[in-house]
Amino acid sequence: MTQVSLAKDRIKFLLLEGVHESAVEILKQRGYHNIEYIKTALTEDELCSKISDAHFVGIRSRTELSDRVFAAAEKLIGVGCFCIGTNQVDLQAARRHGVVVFNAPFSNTRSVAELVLAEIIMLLRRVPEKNAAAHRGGWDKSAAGSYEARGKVLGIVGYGHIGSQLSILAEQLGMQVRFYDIESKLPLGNAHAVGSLDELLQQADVVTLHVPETAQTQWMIDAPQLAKMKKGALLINASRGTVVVIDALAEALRSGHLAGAAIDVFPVEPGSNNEVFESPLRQLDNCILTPHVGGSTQEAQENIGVEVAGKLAHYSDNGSTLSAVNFPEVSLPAHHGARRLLHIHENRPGMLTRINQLLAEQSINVSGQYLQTDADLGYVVIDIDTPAESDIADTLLDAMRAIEGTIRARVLY
Ligand SMILES: NC(=O)C1=CN([C@@H]2O[C@H](COP(=O)(O)OP(=O)(O)OC[C@H]3O[C@@H](n4cnc5c(N)ncnc54)[C@H](O)[C@@H]3O)[C@@H](O)[C@H]2O)C=CC1
Ligand SMILES: O=C(O)CCC(=O)C(=O)O
Repeated sequence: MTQVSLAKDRIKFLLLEGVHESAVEILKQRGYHNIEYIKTALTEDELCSKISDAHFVGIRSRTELSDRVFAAAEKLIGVGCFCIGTNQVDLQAARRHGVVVFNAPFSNTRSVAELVLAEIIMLLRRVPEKNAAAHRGGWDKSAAGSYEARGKVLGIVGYGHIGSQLSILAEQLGMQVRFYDIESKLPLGNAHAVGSLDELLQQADVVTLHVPETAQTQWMIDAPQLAKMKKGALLINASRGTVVVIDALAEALRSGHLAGAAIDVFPVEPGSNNEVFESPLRQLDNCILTPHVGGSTQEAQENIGVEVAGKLAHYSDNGSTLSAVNFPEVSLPAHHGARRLLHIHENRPGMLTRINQLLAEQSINVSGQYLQTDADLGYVVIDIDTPAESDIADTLLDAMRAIEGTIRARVLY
C-alpha cells in the first residue's frame, strides 16, 4: 500500500467523539481544512465506511480501532488518541498497516487526580447517600460513618502520572499514602511502596486504581480482592472499566462490606450522550457514578486538542514520529528545499541497501538519512537534493514501492 504526498486540502482528518475545538483550530492553522467533525463514537461498521477516505483519524477512549477498521482504512497514515489510554486501538494492526499512533500522555492527569481527591472526601463523609436521600425529600443529619480524610490510609494501585500526583495532593490533606506498582517507583513525599496488591488492599481505608488496561490488570479487582479490603473501606476506579468486576463490587456495596465507591469507567460505556447507561451500580446510593469524565475538564481537553492535533500535523508535514506509541521514533529537522521520502517497511535484512541502491542508480545526492527500526518494523526517512522542477522523487517513490516488504511510502515536498 502506498501513499504519495498530497496537497493539504486533500488530506482528510476525521475527528470523532467531540474532541476539543482546539484540535480543529490547530489543524486549520497548519493549513488543513478538510476536517470532518463528529460528536459521537461510531460503530465498527459505520467507522469502516467513514474511515475509508481519511488520512488521519482522531478518537477518544470510546472508539475501537480494530484490525478490520485498519483494513478498511486504505488511506490512513496516522491516528491521534485525544486521551492517555490507547487500549482501544489495535496497535499491532496499526503497525502492520503502517499507521502511526499518537496520544496525549500527560494533559489530563491533573484533572483525574483532582476528581479522585474530591471523591475521597465525598465518600468519607457519606455525601452520595445523603445527597440521594435529600433529593428524595430525606434529611439524614448524622455523623454516623462520616470521617475526615486526615490520618486515613490511601492505597494507590499504579503510581504513574496520575497516581503520583494524587499522592502529593492527598498528603496535603494529611492522608497516609501507600502504593503498589509493578515497577519500582520513587515514593514522593512521605508515601511508601508496599510489596503486593493484597498488602495494599488489607491496609487501605481508601483504594484507588490508576493502572492501564493490560492483560494483567483485567478483572484485577474481583470478589476475592474486595474481600481482602477492610470492612467499611472505599474503592475508586477512574482507570479502565475492565479492571473491576462490577457485579462483585455491587455485592460488596450491598452487603456493607464496602462503605462506598466512586466509579468513572465501565466495562461497557454508552457511545454517545443519547444512549442509556446500564449498570447494576445504578441501584446503589453509596456509589458515585460518573460518565468517564475523569479527564474531562476544559483545561485538559483544550491542551489535549492542541497537543495531539499538533503531533498529527507534524507527522503529516515532516514525518516525525517522536512520541508515537507504536512506531520507531524518528525526530526530524525541517527539510527546507529538499524532497523527503518516507519509507515504512518490514524489518528484513538488506532493506536499506536496496533503497540506497535506487538512490545510487539515479545519482541522487542524499542530504539526510534517518533510520529507526525495532524487532519487526523499520522507518527510514531520506532527504534528497533535487531541483524544484524535477520529478525524480516521484520516480524514486514508485521504485521504492516496488521493494518487497514495503508497507507504506510517502514523499513530502
Ligand atoms: N477516567 C479517565 O477519564 C481517565 C483514565 N485514565 C486511565 O488511567 C490510566 C493511568 O494513567 P497514568 O497514570 O497517566 O498512566 P501511567 O502509565 O503514567 O501509570 C500507570 C502505572 O500503572 C503501573 N502498572 C501497570 N500495570 C500494573 C499492575 N498490574 N499493577 C500495579 N501497577 C501497574 C505502571 O507501572 C505505571 O506506573 C490510563 O492508562 C488510563 O487508562 C487516564 C486519563 C483519564
Ligand atoms: O476523555 C476521554 O475521552 C478519555 C480519557 C481517558 O480515559 C484517557 O485519557 O485515557
